[in-house]
Amino acid sequence: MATNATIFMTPEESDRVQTRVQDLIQKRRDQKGQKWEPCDSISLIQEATSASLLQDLSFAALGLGGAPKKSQDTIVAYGVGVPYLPSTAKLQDLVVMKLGDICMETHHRGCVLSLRRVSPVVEMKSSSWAVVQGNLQNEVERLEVFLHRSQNERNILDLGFEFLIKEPYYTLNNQGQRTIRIDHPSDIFISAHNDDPESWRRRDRSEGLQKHCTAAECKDLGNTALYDKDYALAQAHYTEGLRVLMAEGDGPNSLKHDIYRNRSHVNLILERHDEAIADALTSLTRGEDESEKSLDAKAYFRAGTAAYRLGNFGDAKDYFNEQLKLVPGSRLTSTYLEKIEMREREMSDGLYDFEKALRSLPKTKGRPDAADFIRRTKVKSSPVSGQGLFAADDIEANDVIMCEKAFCVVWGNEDKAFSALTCDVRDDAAIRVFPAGLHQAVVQKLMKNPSQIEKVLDLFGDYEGLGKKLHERDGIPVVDTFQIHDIVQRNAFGAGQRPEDEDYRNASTGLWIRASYINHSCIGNAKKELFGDLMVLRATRKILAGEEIMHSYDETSDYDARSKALHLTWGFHCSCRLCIAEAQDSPAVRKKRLMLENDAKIFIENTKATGAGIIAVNRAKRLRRSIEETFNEKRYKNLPRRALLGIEQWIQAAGRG
Ligand SMILES: C[S@@+](CC[C@H](N)C(=O)[O-])C[C@H]1O[C@@H](n2cnc3c(N)ncnc32)[C@H](O)[C@@H]1O
Repeated sequence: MATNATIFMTPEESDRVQTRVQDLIQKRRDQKGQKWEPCDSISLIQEATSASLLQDLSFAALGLGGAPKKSQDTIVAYGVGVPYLPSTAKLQDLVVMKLGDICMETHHRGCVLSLRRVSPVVEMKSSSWAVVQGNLQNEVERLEVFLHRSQNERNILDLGFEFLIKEPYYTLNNQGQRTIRIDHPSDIFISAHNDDPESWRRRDRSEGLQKHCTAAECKDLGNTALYDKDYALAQAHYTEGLRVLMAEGDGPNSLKHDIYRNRSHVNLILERHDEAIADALTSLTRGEDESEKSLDAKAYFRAGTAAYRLGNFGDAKDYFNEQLKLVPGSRLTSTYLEKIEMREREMSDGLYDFEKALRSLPKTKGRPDAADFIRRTKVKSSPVSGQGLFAADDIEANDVIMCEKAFCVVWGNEDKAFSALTCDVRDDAAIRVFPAGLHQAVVQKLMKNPSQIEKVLDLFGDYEGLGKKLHERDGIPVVDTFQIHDIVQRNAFGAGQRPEDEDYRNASTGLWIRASYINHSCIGNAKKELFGDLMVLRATRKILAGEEIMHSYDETSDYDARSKALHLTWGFHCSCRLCIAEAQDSPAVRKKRLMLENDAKIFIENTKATGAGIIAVNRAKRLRRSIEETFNEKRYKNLPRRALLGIEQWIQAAGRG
């Protein structure tokens, strides 16, 4: 991930992280196959209760809402690089197992575990946990959801009361405690939802079972949750209502249409755009009386809005026009249709109002309303590496090559933003600063919108997981979070306007799908600029049709630092002409150049260029000459001399070039 991910760790600190991660892996190996042992249920429940109480008290004292507070001076560290596949089995094909039968460090393939939560939920920075009970009262265990704990914006453990765990994995958590661990969101199913925050206190399993509701009752429960703005619960109740209708042989059509239409509304709020469209279309009554027409118009409006938010402007236009045929005259819909015309112009001609996009940033939370302009580019196999982005026609210097909205962006000032130190055991325990908040947000978006999954899976990543095709089981997409981790690691970019000013613990980061195909060159032909999350890529020189478009992932002028960063973050050694030339400089020359460049930096910081006197200008020129002397004329012919950039700009600004 190219962001200002510099972190200063002493060798002792990084050794400590690496040793901890490797020790934990060893401990897991040593305990492999060990049988589950009963633990003291009362003290485990007490541990969870007091941890959650402490957490509530500290939020209350600080006047904070439910989310875990960002620590001012710590960063979460965890190991990566031991991936396992999510379950792709159907629930009905799995054999029910008992909690007492689970074994350490084992993925219980072919099995499903039914658990009831018997403690409050403890939210930690990168995971949530609660105590769960099997079929017997004294059989309790820790259940931990790592990183991807949010379901429709609610903590899944909190939203649920009873759970089904597909092919459960019993292991040690990052603190070395035994736990049933969930990494993939599709491995955990809520089998009873939690209407009552205190439901976990009920000791008797039969008490926990949810009352069997009719579809009409589910609809009412959904409406109540919607009124209370508990959208995740409303979505769950409507879904249950539809399940009951289906199981009981379809029921009255009007009830079915109502539930679908209501769920479409909730889905729109939850940004579950795929289902919002499908629900809206299924809810259509196609009736002829005025009230039916009005309900259908509402449904078309919801479908149009969801399609617009997915960037499917053609579909959105069709749905809005259908709406206007049924009930003409909606101002909001006409505004949407005007916006669609603008989006179509952006897509076909690259005609953007960048000033307007900039002005809209506070209102749009850094996500201006805009379409992608990508038709001057093609994705195909690259001689540099894997796939690359190529010019589809001749592009003049400074022309826009493409504009693209982020698939997902997390701004540093948003609650979602957080970085973690990851220690990758596949890669010599390499420590990286990883945008864990972006990883969570991408997984969330994919879980909510399966239509978007394959374009993300097509991006480059080291671990292949389940491959590049979408898998769906039991009505939900199966997203391999380890695969998405690797895709984010190799394709995300820092998104701050001035990344150097950002705190690395919650840096702004984003994933742009089309731009992810651009390979790196230190002497590329393109440069990116951001208007919020709208990326504008311009040609830095004339690019001919068929030429590969490349930009620099890392602008560091020092060759050694740049090569190291490119290798650590992106996993390759650059062999562009500049790197070849710099690699031929002796280490002594490279060191001297770096020292002189630093001298120049200090000089620039301390000396104003405007109105500079002759002594300062002469000092600047001497520095320039000394840096110039470190470049071999022949070898550096037509190559940029980055170390000279700062001092040359200063001399120009002083007007003494
Ligand atoms: C953002 S992706 C670029 C597109 C990628 N080539 C693909 O197949 O999708 C970044 C990855 O591409 C590869 N890559 C990019 N530039 C490269 C270069 N100059 N030399 C070798 N590999 C490069 C590295 O594996 C890197 O992690």
